[in-house]
Amino acid sequence: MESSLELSSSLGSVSSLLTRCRTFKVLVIGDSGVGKTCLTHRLCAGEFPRQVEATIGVDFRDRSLEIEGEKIKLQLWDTAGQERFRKSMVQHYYRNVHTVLFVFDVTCPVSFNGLTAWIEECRQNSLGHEIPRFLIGNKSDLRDPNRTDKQVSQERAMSFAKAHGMVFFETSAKSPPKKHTNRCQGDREVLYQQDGVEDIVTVVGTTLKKHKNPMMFNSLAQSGSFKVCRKKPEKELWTCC
Ligand SMILES: Nc1nc2c(ncn2[C@@H]2O[C@H](COP(=O)(O)OP(=O)(O)OP(=O)(O)O)[C@@H](O)[C@H]2O)c(=O)[nH]1
Repeated sequence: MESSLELSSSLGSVSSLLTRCRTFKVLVIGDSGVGKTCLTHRLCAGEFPRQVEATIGVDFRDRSLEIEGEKIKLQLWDTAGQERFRKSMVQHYYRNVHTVLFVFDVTCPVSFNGLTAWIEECRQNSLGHEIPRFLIGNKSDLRDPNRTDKQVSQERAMSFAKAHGMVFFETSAKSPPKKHTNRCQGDREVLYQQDGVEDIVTVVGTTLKKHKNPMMFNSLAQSGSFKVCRKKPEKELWTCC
């Protein structure tokens, strides 16, 4: 007969199974100064940080959310944009990544041109094409309709995203815009795509939830915890939300 201790241990296992959620590793890359830290801060803490310093190596931030009744966690890896602060660590960034956010500054064409180097880094680190990729044009609050030559047009960014199989967003970590706003460009009104950071979180979360991540539960036993086995180990993390 099962003792009350064993019974409560089994119940604990079942309840931990119910409260555990899948964790997805989200790699955030892009040139230094494009706003990766501010954006991940906004995505996870809901606010724009007052002071930021150049990231050294990597900073981690978590964001839990519920998609169609399932709790998931996004573990954002805010990586250094400066080469000297990332050199020796790059291969760790790419290990077991579930998705990549490529960030550029819409008011800095150099950061947009730099995207090809980031794509190349992904290739060199064997990031498969099955890994979903997102392109985020940040600092939309700084767009000046009268200085379009100094900015990256949405058409250009969209066609780049399409060519590289990415989903495109334009946003501001500082003052998240409402979706689609009209702006004057010269004497004509143009409809701009403007995404709130919450839209980005939802689309990334939904994509990851639906993405094929084959796994199976192995056993509920083993000292009040359970084991999850996957065909490719370590790819999917399970934690308590
Ligand atoms: N106006 C405006 N400024 C922003 C926005 N996002 C970031 N910034 C500013 O841009 C500067 C750089 O931001 P960070 O988040 O540190 O940039 P980063 O990409 O993380 O830089 P590294 O850590 O060096 O890779 C800071 O002064 C931020 O305040 C934004 O959406 N709008």
